Amino acid sequence: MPAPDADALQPHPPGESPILLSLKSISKTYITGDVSVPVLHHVDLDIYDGEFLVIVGPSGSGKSTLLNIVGGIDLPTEGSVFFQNQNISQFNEQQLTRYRRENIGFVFQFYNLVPTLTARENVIVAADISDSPMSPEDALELVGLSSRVDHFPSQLSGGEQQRVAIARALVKNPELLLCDEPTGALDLTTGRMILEVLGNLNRELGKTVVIITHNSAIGQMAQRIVRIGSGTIAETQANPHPIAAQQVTW
Ligand SMILES: Nc1ncnc2c1ncn2[C@@H]1O[C@H](COP(=O)(O)OP(=O)(O)OP(=O)(O)O)[C@@H](O)[C@H]1O
Repeated sequence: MPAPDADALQPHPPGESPILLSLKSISKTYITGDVSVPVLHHVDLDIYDGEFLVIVGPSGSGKSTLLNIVGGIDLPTEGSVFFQNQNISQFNEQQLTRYRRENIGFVFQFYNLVPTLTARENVIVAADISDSPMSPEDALELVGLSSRVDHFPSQLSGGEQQRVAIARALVKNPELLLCDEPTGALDLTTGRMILEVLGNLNRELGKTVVIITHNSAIGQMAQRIVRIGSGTIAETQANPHPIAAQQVTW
């Protein structure tokens, strides 16, 4: 039997942790003029507090749409979204803004940093709109960027910029980190570093991490993998033996 890897995430059997967020029969149809595009079809999904979940699916399968609904960026056409037992699908714009601000940290493929602000200032902007932020310096230290806080995005590598983006998501102290192709613009080595940072935030701070990706290899480090295809959940798989981020390969 292989020796347990100290850096691997420990499995979180669903059912042992409380449900943080629940999608109940979610459907989404985009309507533009006379054209309607049905994207999600009666999706049910529970996200458990403190888990590391990877949602995998091909391009166009509805992953970003799903993530946007979980993150309160968009509303479902049908169905309900419960976050800690509050039905956020009935929230108005103001309530959704508050929900996102207090509970969700977003990490995207292209880091979306403000180019004229340093790493520290990019993180401070997010801290300033939060009710209970951690210190920007602590957030940057947690992603291993203490020595680069006064650098501008153009002076940082892609992986470093993504770490600033993670610190910016983290500084608000959110329950849930939602990551849309966080390694999509990075090479394998740098991508692994980013996965390692996300794994550490899950393991050490107990943050719930959800990654959506077309790269099924990332599922190897998850505690649970959800496969989405054509707007429905094709398979949900527990991963009893997650591997360390540094061993993930693609
Ligand atoms: N605002 C919109 N209006 C109309 N159609 C949309 C809109 N947003 C997404 N779609 C369509 O919904 C489908 C699913 O898109 P989505 O971005 O959720 O998929 P995805 O799995 O994240 O894809 P990718 O991996 O390529 O980002 C696609 O066919 C897309 O064209």
